[in-house]
Amino acid sequence: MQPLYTVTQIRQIETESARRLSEGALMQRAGQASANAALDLLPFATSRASVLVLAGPGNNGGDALEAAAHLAHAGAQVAVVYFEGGSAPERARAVERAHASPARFVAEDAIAGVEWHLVIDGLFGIGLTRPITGPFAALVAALNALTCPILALDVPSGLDADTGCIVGPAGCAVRATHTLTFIGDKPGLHTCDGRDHAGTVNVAHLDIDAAHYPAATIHLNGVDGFAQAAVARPQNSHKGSYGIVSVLGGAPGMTGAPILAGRAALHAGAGRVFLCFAGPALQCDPGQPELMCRAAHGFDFATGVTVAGPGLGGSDEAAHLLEQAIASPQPLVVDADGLNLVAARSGLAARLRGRKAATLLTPHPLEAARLLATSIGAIQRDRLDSARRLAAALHAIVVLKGTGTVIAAPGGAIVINPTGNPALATAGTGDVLAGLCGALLAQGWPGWEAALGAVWLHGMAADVLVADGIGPVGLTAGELVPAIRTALNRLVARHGRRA
Ligand SMILES: NC(=O)C1=CN([C@@H]2O[C@H](COP(=O)(O)OP(=O)(O)OC[C@H]3O[C@@H](n4cnc5c(N)ncnc54)[C@H](OP(=O)(O)O)[C@@H]3O)[C@@H](O)[C@H]2O)[C@@H](O)CC1
Ligand SMILES: [K+]
Repeated sequence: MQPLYTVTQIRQIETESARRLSEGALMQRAGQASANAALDLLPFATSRASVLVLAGPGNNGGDALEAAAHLAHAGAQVAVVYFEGGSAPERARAVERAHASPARFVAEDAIAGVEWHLVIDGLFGIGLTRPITGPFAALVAALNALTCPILALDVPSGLDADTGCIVGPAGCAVRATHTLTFIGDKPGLHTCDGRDHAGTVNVAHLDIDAAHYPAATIHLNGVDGFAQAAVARPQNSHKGSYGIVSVLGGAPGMTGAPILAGRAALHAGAGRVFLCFAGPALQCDPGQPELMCRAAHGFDFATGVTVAGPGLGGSDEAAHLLEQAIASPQPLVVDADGLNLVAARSGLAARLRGRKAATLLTPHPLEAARLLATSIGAIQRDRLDSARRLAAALHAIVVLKGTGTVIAAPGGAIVINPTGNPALATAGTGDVLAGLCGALLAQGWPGWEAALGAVWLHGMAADVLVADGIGPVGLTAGELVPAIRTALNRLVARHGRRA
Protein backbone atom coordinates (compact mmCIF):
# COMPACT_ATOMS: atom_id res chain seq x y z
CA MET A 1 0.00 0.00 0.00
CA GLN A 2 1.20 3.48 -0.81
CA PRO A 3 2.57 5.22 2.32
CA LEU A 4 1.16 8.60 3.29
CA TYR A 5 3.19 11.10 5.29
CA THR A 6 2.18 13.93 7.58
CA VAL A 7 3.57 17.42 7.05
CA THR A 8 5.79 16.95 10.10
CA GLN A 9 7.25 13.79 8.58
CA ILE A 10 7.75 15.47 5.17
CA ARG A 11 9.61 18.33 6.85
CA GLN A 12 11.82 15.79 8.66
CA ILE A 13 12.59 13.92 5.44
CA GLU A 14 13.40 17.23 3.78
CA THR A 15 15.76 18.27 6.58
CA GLU A 16 17.49 14.88 6.66
CA SER A 17 17.98 14.66 2.92
CA ALA A 18 18.86 18.32 2.36
CA ARG A 19 21.94 17.90 4.56
CA ARG A 20 23.44 15.63 1.94
CA LEU A 21 22.42 17.67 -1.09
CA SER A 22 23.53 20.95 -2.60
CA GLU A 23 21.46 23.95 -1.57
CA GLY A 24 18.25 24.20 -3.54
CA ALA A 25 18.57 20.75 -5.11
CA LEU A 26 15.12 19.70 -3.93
CA MET A 27 13.41 22.80 -5.29
CA GLN A 28 15.15 22.33 -8.63
CA ARG A 29 14.07 18.71 -8.77
CA ALA A 30 10.52 19.67 -7.79
CA GLY A 31 10.49 22.32 -10.54
CA GLN A 32 11.76 19.89 -13.16
CA ALA A 33 9.25 17.21 -12.12
CA SER A 34 6.48 19.81 -12.25
CA ALA A 35 7.47 20.92 -15.73
CA ASN A 36 7.48 17.31 -16.91
CA ALA A 37 4.03 16.73 -15.41
CA ALA A 38 2.79 19.93 -17.06
CA LEU A 39 4.10 18.89 -20.48
CA ASP A 40 2.16 15.63 -20.14
CA LEU A 41 -1.02 17.65 -19.61
CA LEU A 42 -0.69 19.97 -22.59
CA PRO A 43 -3.26 19.14 -25.24
CA PHE A 44 -1.03 19.81 -28.26
CA ALA A 45 2.39 21.09 -29.37
CA THR A 46 4.19 22.84 -26.53
CA SER A 47 4.81 25.97 -28.61
CA ARG A 48 1.07 26.57 -29.04
CA ALA A 49 0.25 26.11 -25.37
CA SER A 50 -0.58 29.02 -23.07
CA VAL A 51 0.40 28.17 -19.52
CA LEU A 52 -0.46 30.31 -16.52
CA VAL A 53 1.85 29.84 -13.54
CA LEU A 54 0.95 31.19 -10.10
CA ALA A 55 3.98 31.59 -7.90
CA GLY A 56 3.15 32.34 -4.27
CA PRO A 57 5.26 33.93 -1.55
CA GLY A 58 6.92 30.76 -0.22
CA ASN A 59 8.88 27.82 -1.52
CA ASN A 60 5.81 26.42 -3.26
CA GLY A 61 6.13 29.54 -5.39
CA GLY A 62 9.82 28.69 -5.87
CA ASP A 63 8.88 25.29 -7.31
CA ALA A 64 6.43 27.02 -9.65
CA LEU A 65 9.08 29.48 -10.85
CA GLU A 66 11.51 26.65 -11.61
CA ALA A 67 8.75 24.91 -13.57
CA ALA A 68 7.90 28.14 -15.40
CA ALA A 69 11.52 28.54 -16.55
CA HIS A 70 11.67 24.94 -17.83
CA LEU A 71 8.37 25.23 -19.67
CA ALA A 72 9.31 28.56 -21.23
CA HIS A 73 12.64 27.15 -22.41
CA ALA A 74 10.73 24.19 -23.85
CA GLY A 75 8.78 26.65 -25.99
CA ALA A 76 5.48 27.06 -24.16
CA GLN A 77 3.88 30.52 -23.87
CA VAL A 78 4.29 30.99 -20.12
CA ALA A 79 2.80 33.80 -18.06
CA VAL A 80 3.77 34.07 -14.40
CA VAL A 81 1.74 35.79 -11.70
CA TYR A 82 4.35 36.32 -9.03
CA PHE A 83 4.10 37.31 -5.37
CA GLU A 84 7.00 38.72 -3.40
CA GLY A 85 7.72 36.82 -0.25
CA GLY A 86 10.18 34.52 1.45
CA SER A 87 13.91 35.08 1.31
CA ALA A 88 15.13 31.48 0.98
CA PRO A 89 18.21 31.54 -1.30
CA GLU A 90 16.88 28.72 -3.47
CA ARG A 91 13.70 30.68 -4.01
CA ALA A 92 15.69 33.77 -4.96
CA ARG A 93 17.59 31.71 -7.52
CA ALA A 94 14.31 30.33 -8.89
CA VAL A 95 13.09 33.93 -9.33
CA GLU A 96 16.28 34.77 -11.23
CA ARG A 97 15.97 31.71 -13.47
CA ALA A 98 12.37 32.49 -14.30
CA HIS A 99 13.25 36.13 -15.08
CA ALA A 100 16.10 34.98 -17.32
CA SER A 101 13.76 32.62 -19.23
CA PRO A 102 11.28 33.60 -21.96
CA ALA A 103 8.43 33.46 -19.38
CA ARG A 104 6.47 36.74 -19.08
CA PHE A 105 5.69 38.17 -15.65
CA VAL A 106 2.15 39.53 -15.69
CA ALA A 107 -0.27 41.19 -13.26
CA GLU A 108 -3.21 39.29 -11.80
CA ASP A 109 -5.72 41.10 -13.97
CA ALA A 110 -4.04 39.62 -17.07
CA ILE A 111 -5.61 36.24 -16.22
CA ALA A 112 -9.03 37.21 -17.58
CA GLY A 113 -9.71 37.09 -21.29
CA VAL A 114 -6.98 34.56 -22.19
CA GLU A 115 -7.68 30.99 -23.22
CA TRP A 116 -5.29 29.12 -20.94
CA HIS A 117 -4.45 25.53 -21.74
CA LEU A 118 -3.03 24.77 -18.33
CA VAL A 119 -2.70 26.48 -14.96
CA ILE A 120 0.05 25.62 -12.51
CA ASP A 121 -0.94 26.32 -8.92
CA GLY A 122 2.15 27.19 -6.93
CA LEU A 123 0.47 29.65 -4.58
CA PHE A 124 0.77 27.76 -1.30
CA GLY A 125 1.97 24.31 -0.30
CA ILE A 126 2.48 22.73 3.07
CA GLY A 127 3.49 26.08 4.58
CA LEU A 128 -0.05 27.49 4.56
CA THR A 129 -0.65 28.68 8.11
CA ARG A 130 -3.99 30.47 7.88
CA PRO A 131 -7.05 30.67 5.64
CA ILE A 132 -6.70 32.08 2.17
CA THR A 133 -8.59 35.38 2.19
CA GLY A 134 -8.66 38.79 0.45
CA PRO A 135 -6.89 39.14 -2.92
CA PHE A 136 -5.55 35.56 -2.77
CA ALA A 137 -9.12 34.30 -2.32
CA ALA A 138 -10.24 36.31 -5.34
CA LEU A 139 -7.43 34.71 -7.32
CA VAL A 140 -8.46 31.23 -6.20
CA ALA A 141 -12.05 31.99 -7.25
CA ALA A 142 -10.82 33.12 -10.67
CA LEU A 143 -8.81 29.92 -11.12
CA ASN A 144 -11.72 27.75 -10.04
CA ALA A 145 -13.88 29.39 -12.71
CA LEU A 146 -11.50 28.28 -15.49
CA THR A 147 -12.26 25.13 -17.48
CA CYS A 148 -8.70 24.11 -18.39
CA PRO A 149 -6.68 21.55 -16.39
CA ILE A 150 -5.12 22.84 -13.19
CA LEU A 151 -1.94 21.20 -11.91
CA ALA A 152 -1.42 21.82 -8.20
CA LEU A 153 2.14 21.64 -6.94
CA ASP A 154 2.51 19.61 -3.74
CA VAL A 155 -1.05 20.34 -2.54
CA PRO A 156 -3.93 22.38 -3.95
CA SER A 157 -3.46 25.80 -2.40
CA GLY A 158 -5.72 26.20 0.61
CA LEU A 159 -5.97 22.52 1.50
CA ASP A 160 -4.59 21.08 4.74
CA ALA A 161 -2.25 18.27 3.67
CA ASP A 162 -2.78 16.36 6.92
CA THR A 163 -6.56 16.47 7.27
CA GLY A 164 -7.94 17.17 3.81
CA CYS A 165 -9.93 20.13 5.14
CA ILE A 166 -9.93 23.54 3.54
CA VAL A 167 -7.90 25.68 5.93
CA GLY A 168 -10.50 27.84 7.62
CA PRO A 169 -12.57 29.39 8.93
CA ALA A 170 -13.98 30.92 5.77
CA GLY A 171 -11.02 29.83 3.69
CA CYS A 172 -11.00 28.56 0.14
CA ALA A 173 -8.88 26.21 -1.95
CA VAL A 174 -7.91 25.61 -5.54
CA ARG A 175 -9.88 22.84 -7.24
CA ALA A 176 -7.13 21.17 -9.21
CA THR A 177 -7.60 18.45 -11.80
CA HIS A 178 -4.16 17.05 -11.04
CA THR A 179 -1.75 17.26 -8.13
CA LEU A 180 1.95 16.48 -8.24
CA THR A 181 2.94 16.04 -4.64
CA PHE A 182 6.56 16.08 -3.51
CA ILE A 183 8.67 13.68 -1.48
CA GLY A 184 5.74 11.51 -0.41
CA ASP A 185 1.98 11.25 -0.78
CA LYS A 186 -0.11 13.01 1.88
CA PRO A 187 -3.31 11.94 3.66
CA GLY A 188 -5.15 15.20 3.08
CA LEU A 189 -5.16 14.63 -0.67
CA HIS A 190 -7.35 11.55 -0.23
CA THR A 191 -10.04 12.30 2.32
CA CYS A 192 -12.61 14.95 3.28
CA ASP A 193 -12.29 17.87 0.81
CA GLY A 194 -9.05 16.44 -0.56
CA ARG A 195 -10.43 14.30 -3.35
CA ASP A 196 -12.55 17.15 -4.76
CA HIS A 197 -9.57 19.51 -4.78
CA ALA A 198 -6.57 17.35 -5.63
CA GLY A 199 -7.93 15.48 -8.66
CA THR A 200 -5.52 12.82 -9.91
CA VAL A 201 -2.56 12.56 -7.54
CA ASN A 202 0.97 11.65 -8.58
CA VAL A 203 4.05 11.59 -6.39
CA ALA A 204 7.50 12.98 -7.25
CA HIS A 205 9.97 11.49 -4.77
CA LEU A 206 12.70 13.91 -5.87
CA ASP A 207 15.25 11.07 -5.83
CA ILE A 208 15.42 11.12 -2.06
CA ASP A 209 17.17 8.13 -0.56
CA ALA A 210 14.71 5.62 0.89
CA ALA A 211 16.75 5.59 4.11
CA HIS A 212 15.44 9.08 4.93
CA TYR A 213 11.82 7.95 5.02
CA PRO A 214 10.35 6.94 8.38
CA ALA A 215 8.14 3.87 8.71
CA ALA A 216 4.70 5.09 7.66
CA THR A 217 1.71 4.53 9.93
CA ILE A 218 -0.75 5.83 7.32
CA HIS A 219 -1.33 4.15 3.97
CA LEU A 220 -3.58 4.35 0.95
CA ASN A 221 -5.73 1.24 0.66
CA GLY A 222 -4.73 -1.16 -2.09
CA VAL A 223 -5.18 -4.78 -3.02
CA ASP A 224 -1.76 -5.66 -1.57
CA GLY A 225 -3.11 -4.65 1.85
CA PHE A 226 -5.73 -7.43 1.99
CA ALA A 227 -5.43 -9.83 -0.97
CA GLN A 228 -3.44 -12.28 1.14
CA ALA A 229 -6.68 -13.04 3.00
CA ALA A 230 -8.45 -14.20 -0.18
CA VAL A 231 -8.63 -17.97 -0.55
CA ALA A 232 -9.46 -19.87 -3.73
CA ARG A 233 -12.35 -22.25 -3.05
CA PRO A 234 -11.35 -25.90 -2.89
CA GLN A 235 -13.56 -28.34 -4.81
CA ASN A 236 -14.08 -30.36 -1.67
CA SER A 237 -16.05 -27.74 0.24
CA HIS A 238 -19.65 -27.08 1.22
CA LYS A 239 -21.78 -24.29 2.66
CA GLY A 240 -20.41 -25.01 6.11
CA SER A 241 -16.94 -24.14 4.82
CA TYR A 242 -17.87 -20.50 4.26
CA GLY A 243 -19.32 -19.49 7.54
CA ILE A 244 -22.52 -18.05 8.92
CA VAL A 245 -23.55 -14.41 8.99
CA SER A 246 -26.43 -13.39 11.23
CA VAL A 247 -27.79 -9.90 10.70
CA LEU A 248 -29.32 -8.46 13.85
CA GLY A 249 -31.72 -5.64 13.02
CA GLY A 250 -35.18 -5.08 11.67
CA ALA A 251 -37.15 -3.28 14.36
CA PRO A 252 -40.78 -2.67 13.38
CA GLY A 253 -40.87 -0.65 10.16
CA MET A 254 -37.15 -1.11 9.47
CA THR A 255 -36.91 -4.42 7.67
CA GLY A 256 -35.18 -3.10 4.55
CA ALA A 257 -31.83 -2.49 6.21
CA PRO A 258 -31.17 -6.06 7.40
CA ILE A 259 -32.39 -7.43 4.07
CA LEU A 260 -29.81 -5.33 2.22
CA ALA A 261 -27.07 -6.39 4.63
CA GLY A 262 -28.10 -10.03 4.35
CA ARG A 263 -28.24 -9.98 0.56
CA ALA A 264 -24.77 -8.41 0.48
CA ALA A 265 -23.43 -11.09 2.83
CA LEU A 266 -24.95 -13.85 0.69
CA HIS A 267 -23.56 -12.47 -2.58
CA ALA A 268 -20.15 -11.94 -0.97
CA GLY A 269 -19.91 -15.63 -0.28
CA ALA A 270 -21.15 -16.38 3.24
CA GLY A 271 -22.24 -20.02 3.39
CA ARG A 272 -25.46 -19.30 5.27
CA VAL A 273 -27.14 -16.01 6.17
CA PHE A 274 -29.75 -15.45 8.87
CA LEU A 275 -31.85 -12.34 9.24
CA CYS A 276 -32.66 -11.92 12.92
CA PHE A 277 -35.52 -9.48 13.44
CA ALA A 278 -35.82 -7.46 16.62
CA GLY A 279 -39.41 -6.72 15.55
CA PRO A 280 -41.90 -9.14 14.01
CA ALA A 281 -39.90 -11.50 11.80
CA LEU A 282 -40.61 -11.75 8.08
CA GLN A 283 -41.60 -15.23 6.92
CA CYS A 284 -38.97 -14.91 4.23
CA ASP A 285 -37.43 -12.40 1.85
CA PRO A 286 -39.35 -13.24 -1.35
CA GLY A 287 -36.69 -11.53 -3.47
CA GLN A 288 -33.95 -13.60 -1.84
CA PRO A 289 -35.46 -16.77 -0.43
CA GLU A 290 -31.98 -18.11 0.43
CA LEU A 291 -32.00 -15.78 3.45
CA MET A 292 -33.27 -17.50 6.61
CA CYS A 293 -35.57 -15.27 8.63
CA ARG A 294 -35.76 -15.68 12.39
CA ALA A 295 -36.89 -13.82 15.51
CA ALA A 296 -33.81 -12.31 17.15
CA HIS A 297 -35.18 -13.10 20.58
CA GLY A 298 -33.64 -16.41 21.62
CA PHE A 299 -31.28 -16.62 18.61
CA ASP A 300 -27.82 -18.03 19.32
CA PHE A 301 -25.40 -15.42 17.98
CA ALA A 302 -22.40 -17.54 18.90
CA THR A 303 -22.95 -19.76 15.83
CA GLY A 304 -21.24 -17.34 13.47
CA VAL A 305 -20.40 -13.74 12.63
CA THR A 306 -22.97 -11.14 13.66
CA VAL A 307 -23.68 -7.94 11.79
CA ALA A 308 -25.51 -5.94 14.43
CA GLY A 309 -27.39 -2.75 13.86
CA PRO A 310 -29.11 -2.36 10.47
CA GLY A 311 -32.57 -1.04 11.35
CA LEU A 312 -32.17 -2.31 14.92
CA GLY A 313 -33.81 0.71 16.57
CA GLY A 314 -33.03 2.09 20.00
CA SER A 315 -35.34 0.15 22.32
CA ASP A 316 -34.36 -1.64 25.52
CA GLU A 317 -35.02 -4.91 23.71
CA ALA A 318 -32.64 -3.86 20.92
CA ALA A 319 -29.98 -3.05 23.53
CA HIS A 320 -30.51 -6.43 25.17
CA LEU A 321 -30.11 -8.23 21.82
CA LEU A 322 -27.00 -6.21 21.00
CA GLU A 323 -25.54 -7.14 24.36
CA GLN A 324 -25.97 -10.82 23.44
CA ALA A 325 -24.29 -10.30 20.07
CA ILE A 326 -21.39 -8.51 21.75
CA ALA A 327 -21.04 -11.43 24.16
CA SER A 328 -20.52 -13.85 21.25
CA PRO A 329 -16.94 -15.12 20.94
CA GLN A 330 -17.21 -14.78 17.15
CA PRO A 331 -16.29 -11.76 14.97
CA LEU A 332 -18.75 -8.89 15.12
CA VAL A 333 -19.65 -5.93 12.91
CA VAL A 334 -21.55 -3.08 14.55
CA ASP A 335 -23.27 -0.57 12.30
CA ALA A 336 -26.01 2.06 12.32
CA ASP A 337 -28.43 1.75 15.28
CA GLY A 338 -25.99 -0.67 16.91
CA LEU A 339 -23.48 2.16 17.09
CA ASN A 340 -26.10 4.59 18.39
CA LEU A 341 -26.94 2.14 21.16
CA VAL A 342 -23.27 1.82 22.10
CA ALA A 343 -23.01 5.62 22.17
CA ALA A 344 -26.07 5.92 24.40
CA ARG A 345 -25.33 3.09 26.83
CA SER A 346 -21.93 3.04 28.47
CA GLY A 347 -22.38 -0.57 29.60
CA LEU A 348 -22.45 -1.72 25.97
CA ALA A 349 -19.30 0.27 25.20
CA ALA A 350 -17.52 -1.40 28.13
CA ARG A 351 -18.56 -4.86 26.90
CA LEU A 352 -17.44 -4.01 23.38
CA ARG A 353 -14.01 -3.02 24.69
CA GLY A 354 -13.70 -6.36 26.45
CA ARG A 355 -14.26 -8.49 23.35
CA LYS A 356 -11.51 -10.86 22.23
CA ALA A 357 -12.65 -11.68 18.67
CA ALA A 358 -12.43 -9.18 15.80
CA THR A 359 -14.78 -6.21 16.17
CA LEU A 360 -15.49 -3.86 13.28
CA LEU A 361 -17.37 -0.61 13.76
CA THR A 362 -18.64 1.15 10.63
CA PRO A 363 -19.81 4.65 11.65
CA HIS A 364 -20.63 7.50 9.34
CA PRO A 365 -19.52 10.88 10.72
CA LEU A 366 -22.72 11.48 12.74
CA GLU A 367 -22.49 8.06 14.40
CA ALA A 368 -18.80 8.68 15.09
CA ALA A 369 -19.70 12.04 16.63
CA ARG A 370 -22.20 10.35 18.94
CA LEU A 371 -19.64 7.73 19.95
CA LEU A 372 -17.02 10.39 20.75
CA ALA A 373 -19.60 12.76 22.28
CA THR A 374 -18.72 15.52 19.88
CA SER A 375 -20.05 17.18 16.71
CA ILE A 376 -19.89 16.09 13.06
CA GLY A 377 -17.77 19.19 12.39
CA ALA A 378 -15.21 18.07 14.96
CA ILE A 379 -15.08 14.59 13.43
CA GLN A 380 -14.62 15.92 9.91
CA ARG A 381 -12.00 18.50 10.93
CA ASP A 382 -9.61 15.60 11.51
CA ARG A 383 -11.04 12.34 10.21
CA LEU A 384 -7.83 10.42 10.76
CA ASP A 385 -7.52 11.46 14.37
CA SER A 386 -11.23 10.82 14.99
CA ALA A 387 -11.01 7.27 13.63
CA ARG A 388 -7.79 6.63 15.54
CA ARG A 389 -9.30 7.87 18.82
CA LEU A 390 -12.44 5.82 18.33
CA ALA A 391 -10.45 2.66 17.58
CA ALA A 392 -8.36 3.16 20.70
CA ALA A 393 -11.35 4.02 22.90
CA LEU A 394 -13.45 1.00 21.88
CA HIS A 395 -10.58 -1.35 21.11
CA ALA A 396 -12.05 -2.09 17.69
CA ILE A 397 -11.28 -1.65 14.02
CA VAL A 398 -13.08 1.51 12.94
CA VAL A 399 -14.30 2.25 9.43
CA LEU A 400 -15.14 5.97 9.37
CA LYS A 401 -17.22 6.35 6.22
CA GLY A 402 -17.35 9.33 3.88
CA THR A 403 -15.20 10.33 0.93
CA GLY A 404 -11.80 8.84 1.60
CA THR A 405 -13.11 6.34 4.16
CA VAL A 406 -10.63 6.07 7.05
CA ILE A 407 -9.92 2.66 8.53
CA ALA A 408 -8.17 2.69 11.91
CA ALA A 409 -6.80 -0.11 14.07
CA PRO A 410 -6.58 0.10 17.88
CA GLY A 411 -2.77 0.03 17.59
CA GLY A 412 -2.76 3.30 15.62
CA ALA A 413 -2.44 2.10 12.02
CA ILE A 414 -4.51 4.12 9.56
CA VAL A 415 -5.55 3.38 5.99
CA ILE A 416 -7.44 5.75 3.68
CA ASN A 417 -9.54 4.20 0.94
CA PRO A 418 -9.23 5.60 -2.59
CA THR A 419 -12.12 3.75 -4.27
CA GLY A 420 -15.77 4.85 -4.32
CA ASN A 421 -17.63 7.90 -5.50
CA PRO A 422 -20.72 10.00 -4.72
CA ALA A 423 -23.00 7.29 -6.11
CA LEU A 424 -22.62 5.75 -2.65
CA ALA A 425 -24.33 8.77 -1.09
CA THR A 426 -27.70 7.03 -0.99
CA ALA A 427 -29.71 5.06 1.57
CA GLY A 428 -28.71 1.47 2.20
CA THR A 429 -25.13 1.48 0.95
CA GLY A 430 -23.93 1.33 4.56
CA ASP A 431 -26.05 -1.77 5.18
CA VAL A 432 -24.44 -3.37 2.12
CA LEU A 433 -20.97 -2.54 3.43
CA ALA A 434 -21.75 -4.01 6.85
CA GLY A 435 -23.03 -7.23 5.24
CA LEU A 436 -19.92 -7.44 3.06
CA CYS A 437 -17.68 -7.04 6.12
CA GLY A 438 -19.61 -9.86 7.78
CA ALA A 439 -19.24 -12.17 4.77
CA LEU A 440 -15.47 -11.72 4.57
CA LEU A 441 -15.13 -12.35 8.32
CA ALA A 442 -17.32 -15.46 8.00
CA GLN A 443 -14.99 -16.77 5.28
CA GLY A 444 -12.07 -16.49 7.66
CA TRP A 445 -10.60 -13.12 6.72
CA PRO A 446 -8.86 -11.51 9.72
CA GLY A 447 -10.57 -8.35 10.98
CA TRP A 448 -8.10 -5.83 9.55
CA GLU A 449 -7.99 -7.40 6.10
CA ALA A 450 -11.78 -7.81 6.11
CA ALA A 451 -12.22 -4.10 6.82
CA LEU A 452 -9.73 -3.03 4.15
CA GLY A 453 -11.08 -5.50 1.60
CA ALA A 454 -14.74 -4.70 2.21
CA VAL A 455 -14.26 -0.95 1.93
CA TRP A 456 -12.12 -1.29 -1.20
CA LEU A 457 -14.51 -3.73 -2.94
CA HIS A 458 -17.57 -1.66 -2.01
CA GLY A 459 -15.98 1.45 -3.53
CA MET A 460 -14.68 -0.44 -6.56
CA ALA A 461 -18.14 -1.84 -7.26
CA ALA A 462 -19.52 1.70 -7.26
CA ASP A 463 -16.70 2.87 -9.54
CA VAL A 464 -17.39 0.09 -12.04
CA LEU A 465 -21.13 0.83 -12.01
CA VAL A 466 -20.54 4.54 -12.56
CA ALA A 467 -18.18 3.77 -15.44
CA ASP A 468 -21.13 1.89 -16.98
CA GLY A 469 -23.47 4.85 -16.48
CA ILE A 470 -25.27 3.31 -13.49
CA GLY A 471 -24.68 6.32 -11.28
CA PRO A 472 -23.48 8.51 -9.79
CA VAL A 473 -27.06 9.77 -10.03
CA GLY A 474 -29.62 7.19 -9.02
CA LEU A 475 -27.52 4.16 -8.16
CA THR A 476 -29.39 2.08 -5.61
CA ALA A 477 -27.78 0.15 -2.77
CA GLY A 478 -29.18 -3.12 -4.07
CA GLU A 479 -27.40 -2.62 -7.40
CA LEU A 480 -24.08 -2.65 -5.59
CA VAL A 481 -24.58 -6.22 -4.47
CA PRO A 482 -23.97 -8.09 -7.75
CA ALA A 483 -21.16 -5.69 -8.64
CA ILE A 484 -19.47 -6.51 -5.32
CA ARG A 485 -19.81 -10.20 -6.12
CA THR A 486 -18.07 -9.67 -9.47
CA ALA A 487 -15.27 -7.61 -7.92
CA LEU A 488 -14.71 -10.18 -5.17
CA ASN A 489 -14.64 -13.08 -7.62
CA ARG A 490 -12.08 -11.22 -9.75
CA LEU A 491 -9.98 -10.63 -6.65
CA VAL A 492 -10.14 -14.27 -5.60
CA ALA A 493 -9.41 -15.51 -9.13
CA ARG A 494 -6.38 -13.30 -9.36
CA HIS A 495 -4.99 -13.38 -5.84
CA GLY A 496 -6.69 -16.19 -3.95
CA ARG A 497 -4.20 -18.54 -2.35
CA ARG A 498 -4.85 -22.25 -2.15
CA ALA A 499 -6.66 -23.30 1.00
N1 LIG B 1 9.26 20.24 2.17
C1 LIG B 1 10.21 20.02 1.26
O1 LIG B 1 11.06 19.23 1.45
C2 LIG B 1 10.24 20.72 0.00
C3 LIG B 1 9.32 21.70 -0.21
N2 LIG B 1 9.16 22.24 -1.40
C4 LIG B 1 8.10 23.16 -1.58
O2 LIG B 1 8.02 24.10 -0.56
C5 LIG B 1 6.70 24.16 -0.06
C6 LIG B 1 6.68 24.61 1.34
O3 LIG B 1 7.27 25.87 1.31
P1 LIG B 1 7.03 26.92 2.47
O4 LIG B 1 7.33 26.31 3.75
O5 LIG B 1 7.82 28.10 2.10
O6 LIG B 1 5.50 27.16 2.42
P2 LIG B 1 4.48 27.68 1.28
O7 LIG B 1 3.41 26.70 1.27
O8 LIG B 1 5.15 27.98 0.00
O9 LIG B 1 3.86 29.01 1.86
C7 LIG B 1 4.54 29.77 2.82
C8 LIG B 1 4.39 31.24 2.49
O10 LIG B 1 3.03 31.59 2.40
C9 LIG B 1 2.71 32.58 3.37
N3 LIG B 1 1.37 32.29 3.82
C10 LIG B 1 0.94 31.22 4.50
N4 LIG B 1 -0.40 31.22 4.60
C11 LIG B 1 -0.83 32.34 3.94
C12 LIG B 1 -2.09 32.90 3.67
N5 LIG B 1 -3.22 32.31 4.06
N6 LIG B 1 -2.16 34.04 2.99
C13 LIG B 1 -1.04 34.65 2.56
N7 LIG B 1 0.21 34.16 2.79
C14 LIG B 1 0.30 33.02 3.46
C15 LIG B 1 3.75 32.48 4.41
O11 LIG B 1 3.87 33.72 5.04
P3 LIG B 1 4.06 33.80 6.65
O12 LIG B 1 3.11 32.82 7.26
O13 LIG B 1 5.48 33.44 6.86
O14 LIG B 1 3.72 35.20 6.92
C16 LIG B 1 4.96 32.10 3.56
O15 LIG B 1 5.47 33.27 2.93
C17 LIG B 1 6.16 22.77 -0.28
O16 LIG B 1 4.78 22.70 -0.28
C18 LIG B 1 6.77 22.44 -1.62
O17 LIG B 1 6.00 22.96 -2.67
C19 LIG B 1 9.95 21.84 -2.55
O18 LIG B 1 10.74 22.93 -2.93
C20 LIG B 1 10.76 20.61 -2.38
C21 LIG B 1 11.25 20.35 -1.02
K1 LIG C 1 -0.04 24.58 -4.48
